[in-house]
Amino acid sequence: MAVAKAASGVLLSRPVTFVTGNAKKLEEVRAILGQSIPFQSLKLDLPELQGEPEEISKEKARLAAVEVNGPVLVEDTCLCFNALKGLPGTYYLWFLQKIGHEGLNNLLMAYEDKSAYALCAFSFALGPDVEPITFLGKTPGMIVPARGPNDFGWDPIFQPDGHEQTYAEMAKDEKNKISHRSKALDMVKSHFVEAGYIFQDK
Ligand SMILES: O=c1[nH]c(=O)c2ncn([C@@H]3O[C@H](COP(=O)(O)OP(=O)(O)OP(=O)(O)O)[C@@H](O)[C@H]3O)c2[nH]1
Ligand SMILES: [Mg+2]
Repeated sequence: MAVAKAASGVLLSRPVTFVTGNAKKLEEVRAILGQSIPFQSLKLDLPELQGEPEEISKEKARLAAVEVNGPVLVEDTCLCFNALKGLPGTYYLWFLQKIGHEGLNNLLMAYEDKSAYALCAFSFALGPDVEPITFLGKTPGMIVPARGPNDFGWDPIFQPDGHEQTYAEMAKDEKNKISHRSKALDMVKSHFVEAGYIFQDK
């Protein structure tokens, strides 16, 4: 396994690999983590699993750790409509591909409640033989007709509570301050500090 106890912490003998097939996620994770957790990235399309976000994220980490044979970080994101009891949730990817932003708005036409939440589940595994730990970040908001640049999934139709702009209309660093992703990554960062991981040079 890729860890050894050092006098003042836990030495990771391999750098952490963030595994994702999504370039926009990678861009945000880079911007949010900065220098706090040194990591390398690996573009790998892991299977789109079914189930609850936490379980999907954990299973992604198990699969990724086997591929990488070292410490991995993965994430699974979902967008949940309260009127639809959390759907489309983890199935969002297919809903967007098939019916687009307008179709997603239309799904809520029969309901007064347009509230939703963005949920991000990061999982970290030290290696293939270690159970992953999961960190959940949630941002509440509402579903609106698309506004702003259309370069990241559902950003144009999600307006976080307390803000006049959709995620897509916000400056990137503004989104990164309040997003589901940054909330989950704050917990990842705290965990790394508490566990006392020491990184070897890449
Ligand atoms: O507007 C958005 N703002 C975000 O902040 C965000 N985060 C994820 N997504 C989209 O939600 C689906 C989740 O699926 P997902 O978590 O399985 O991602 P993915 O398959 O693209 O990558 P990965 O599984 O290789 O990491 C995919 O359509 C992602 O593009 C977002 N859209
Ligand atoms: Mg995926």
